[in-house]
Amino acid sequence: MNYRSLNKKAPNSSFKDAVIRGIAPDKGLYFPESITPLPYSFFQSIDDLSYEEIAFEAIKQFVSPDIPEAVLKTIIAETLSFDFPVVAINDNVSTLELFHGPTMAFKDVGARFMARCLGYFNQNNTKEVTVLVATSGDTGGAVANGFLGVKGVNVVILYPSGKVSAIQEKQLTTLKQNITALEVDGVFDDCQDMVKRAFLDEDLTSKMQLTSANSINVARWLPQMFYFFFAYKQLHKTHKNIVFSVPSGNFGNICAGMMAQQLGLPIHHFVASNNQNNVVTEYLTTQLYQPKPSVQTISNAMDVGNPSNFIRIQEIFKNDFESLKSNLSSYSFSDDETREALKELYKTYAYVADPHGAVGYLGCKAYLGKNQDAHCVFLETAHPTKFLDVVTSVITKDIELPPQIEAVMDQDKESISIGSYDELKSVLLNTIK
Ligand SMILES: Cc1ncc(COP(=O)(O)O)c(C=O)c1O
Ligand SMILES: N[C@@H](CCOP(=O)(O)O)C(=O)O
Repeated sequence: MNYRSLNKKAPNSSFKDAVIRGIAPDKGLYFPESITPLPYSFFQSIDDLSYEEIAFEAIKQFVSPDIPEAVLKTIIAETLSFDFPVVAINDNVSTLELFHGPTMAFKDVGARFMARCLGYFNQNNTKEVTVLVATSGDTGGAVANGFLGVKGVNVVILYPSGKVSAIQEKQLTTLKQNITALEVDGVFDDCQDMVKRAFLDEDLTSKMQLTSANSINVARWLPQMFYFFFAYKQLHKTHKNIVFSVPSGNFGNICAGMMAQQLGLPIHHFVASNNQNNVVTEYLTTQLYQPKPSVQTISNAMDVGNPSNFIRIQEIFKNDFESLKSNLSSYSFSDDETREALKELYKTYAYVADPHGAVGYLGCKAYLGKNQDAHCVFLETAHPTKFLDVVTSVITKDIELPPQIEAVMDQDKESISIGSYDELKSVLLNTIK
């Protein structure tokens, strides 16, 4: 598969080049040149297919021929070594739990998949690759874990100081080895802007191979399609008109769901559930796309003021507003509403959600309030213990720490504080051996 830049001013790239570059030379996001829907027989036999087989069929066309089929099967088997259960909340609402991986956030799948692709491409290469990542909370930990010890790869993570949860900070600052954490005096969007600026800085790119492990990288983004197939497999015999409510920040996850729909997965509708960072909710009302500085919320991983992947969503719907609107609804919720939803899920359904999942639940309720004949699945994108203070204060009950979280609790944080792009640049130049 070749990839084209959505800025239309760069040559097309192979999957391998798109992964190694992260972003096209014209600063555009890469997008597949074509999308071939899966055959009818695939959906007919989905009940007989394992998750690994489903994932293989879904992603094969996007990585071929750069990753041979046998290698792809191994990468998928190693990536999907945990479960993705759908849990019923009530007759009309379920949740798809995406937090059973090593860092207990949905980013684990994309990070592990990408790390293995890069490891494969880099196996005979003597030149080191530096993976730059901006995180509002979860990507950093998942990428740190996924790339830890990968030969020939250095990871540099930028996170907004004081704006990630205590456990998220531990996950991204304590692994050391080939992982460096940079604590940025700013918000997530400042981190993301610095990363994008570094890709265009010839002073850096002439001396080092930089790539991104945010969802702008196709190898991080596309594996997120798998979730929607896994939920469909679990639900399609008992429910029709399946709607996904996706707690959204950078819009990579929901956009991956839309790619699954392009492959023929019968998804009835999408709901982009937002906190107060509601650029897309407003766009669907006003048709004006107006990025704005992000505001801090209790669902901090979604504190994004200029979602990178929105341009890919527009591409999928051929920049046709009406066609997008018929497939996507969006709602935005306050922190107070999110706390109420956490409480309701716990008190009424004995379900302990995290603040991001709670926003997704609210999205389901808002959608079902106007469309009764549907079954809404909200994605539970992180484990509640990652947001221990918020969750325990709302449900007024202690929750047990899973081993993945226990393991980082007593580790010492190691980070470098930076306040400007020039400081990032000097850290990066210092990593050159
Ligand atoms: C827990 C959690 N929920 C939701 C999101 C939003 O996902 P996306 O950026 O793909 O929209 C993130 C971060 O990306 C996250 O970490
Ligand atoms: N919410 C993310 C922000 C970056 O999103 P990504 O999917 O583009 O990596 C985070 O938790 O860091």
